[in-house]
Amino acid sequence: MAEKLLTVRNVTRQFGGLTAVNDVSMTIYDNELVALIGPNGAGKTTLFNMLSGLLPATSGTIAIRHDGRFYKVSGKGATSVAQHGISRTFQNIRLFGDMTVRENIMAALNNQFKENFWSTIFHTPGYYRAERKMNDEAQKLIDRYHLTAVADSPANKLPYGMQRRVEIVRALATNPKIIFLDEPAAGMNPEETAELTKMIRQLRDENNLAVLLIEHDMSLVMSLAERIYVLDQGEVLASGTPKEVSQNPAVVKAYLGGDINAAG
Ligand SMILES: Nc1ncnc2c1ncn2[C@@H]1O[C@H](COP(=O)(O)OP(=O)(O)OP(=O)(O)O)[C@@H](O)[C@H]1O
Repeated sequence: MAEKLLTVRNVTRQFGGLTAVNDVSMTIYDNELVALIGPNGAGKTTLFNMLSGLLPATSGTIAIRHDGRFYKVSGKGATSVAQHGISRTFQNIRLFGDMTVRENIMAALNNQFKENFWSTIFHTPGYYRAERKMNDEAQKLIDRYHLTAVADSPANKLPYGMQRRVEIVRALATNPKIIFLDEPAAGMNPEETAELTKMIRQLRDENNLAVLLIEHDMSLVMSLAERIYVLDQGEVLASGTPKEVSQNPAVVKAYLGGDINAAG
């Protein structure tokens, strides 16, 4: 039985009088591929922002297991939660546009490999060792995720689908235990979406990490996710395997009584 990695207990977030997330509890286990779905305005992004430390919860607890202990996440800030193994991408791509793909990846690796202040100032042997290790690691990621042809191009010159892949690899470079992907297939054509699906599966299989993704593309969700949480009006409406969720009457109703596979 896999161990609990991320626990969300009775989490609520209010904005003034509006309750965007209402008493949500969920658990993500090591190495799972989980999707968070729901109609527009259901509270998915708000929950993601709390899970990734960007937004404090009004009440409730979010905790991540790291080296055998659980650490509170809510409102701690992205840098702090990154140290406990959480990484994410955004709905609107946030790459360093003028920097190359390699430089974007190196910037993320820097957190992992950075030497202490004095070794950086005096360029000690340790500094050069860390530099070499960082270069090697960046090259490995570039090769493994098929970015060789674009490695030295500025990120903002790449096609949209490729930028999304680079953002995911950059998130991976912080060596996380869980990656949150916020609508990774948004704006992609079917071919790019198929490539992305393969990439996410590879990411999970090769790196011993869990993936939680928000996605409106139901064919991607149904083919990729092992478990799904459905949010509606800030609350967990259902959770289970793709089959269980797609046959749940409350879920079908929330998607306007239509076919969940056709929901957008
Ligand atoms: N910073 C904020 N201030 C006030 N209200 C907010 C804020 N952020 C989100 N909301 C509100 O909270 C509710 C949930 O929004 P959220 O963006 O989390 O939903 P979502 O499920 O991600 O929607 P979508 O699928 O459209 O991205 C909405 O009613 C939204 O207007």
